[in-house]
Amino acid sequence: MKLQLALDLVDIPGAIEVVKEVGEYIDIVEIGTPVINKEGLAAVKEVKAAFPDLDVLADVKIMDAAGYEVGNASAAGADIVTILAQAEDSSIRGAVEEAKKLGKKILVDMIAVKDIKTRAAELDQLGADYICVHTGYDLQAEGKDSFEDLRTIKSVVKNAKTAIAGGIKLETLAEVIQAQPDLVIVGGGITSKVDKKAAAQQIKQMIQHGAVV
Ligand SMILES: O=C([C@H](O)CO)[C@H](O)[C@H](O)COP(=O)(O)O
Repeated sequence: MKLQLALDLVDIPGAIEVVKEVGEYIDIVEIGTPVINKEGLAAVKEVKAAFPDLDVLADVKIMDAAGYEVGNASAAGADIVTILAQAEDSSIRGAVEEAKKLGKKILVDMIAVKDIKTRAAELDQLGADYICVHTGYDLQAEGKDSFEDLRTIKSVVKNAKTAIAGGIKLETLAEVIQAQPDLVIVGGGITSKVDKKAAAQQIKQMIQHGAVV
């Protein structure tokens, strides 16, 4: 089980500062959609240049022109690129094909998908590297989470790795770990803390030990 740090509410220097602080405890750093919308793919480029040994995920949430978008994010230095599960199958195929060609990975984000089970099985067949259940900020505000959705996709996904994102914090991590995703994505659960390093360390230890430490 790997840990991905999501950076959403920072600028480029802010992103680099946080990774300097917690980098030793994370496996993947996500340049979040709000950062890319604000700063462009330069954010991916600069973070990858600063931390060449860390895998960088570009959360571009592709919906169309998938091969082209994957190419751009990859050229900026992304190792993993996101596409929305609601995109056309041909877009998913295009993203997967381009990523394979470039030696990159595709994470498909299930945000706002209603029939999680059917779509996850389809995405698995389409060759997604990761399938990620995700409660976005707007539903988190309504008290929702994706724990049940994770169990659902795990029951149908055979080839892809599974991931979970959205409001995960120390207090809810044990339930996430119990469901055994391959990748746990944490943003605010680390970045909102005064002592980010301690939070990341504790989360990493729990993930490594598979339980509360
Ligand atoms: O993808 C995300 C969200 O849609 C904003 O772009 C976040 O990176 C994801 O939800 C993880 O962040 P937290 O919810 O703060 O853990």
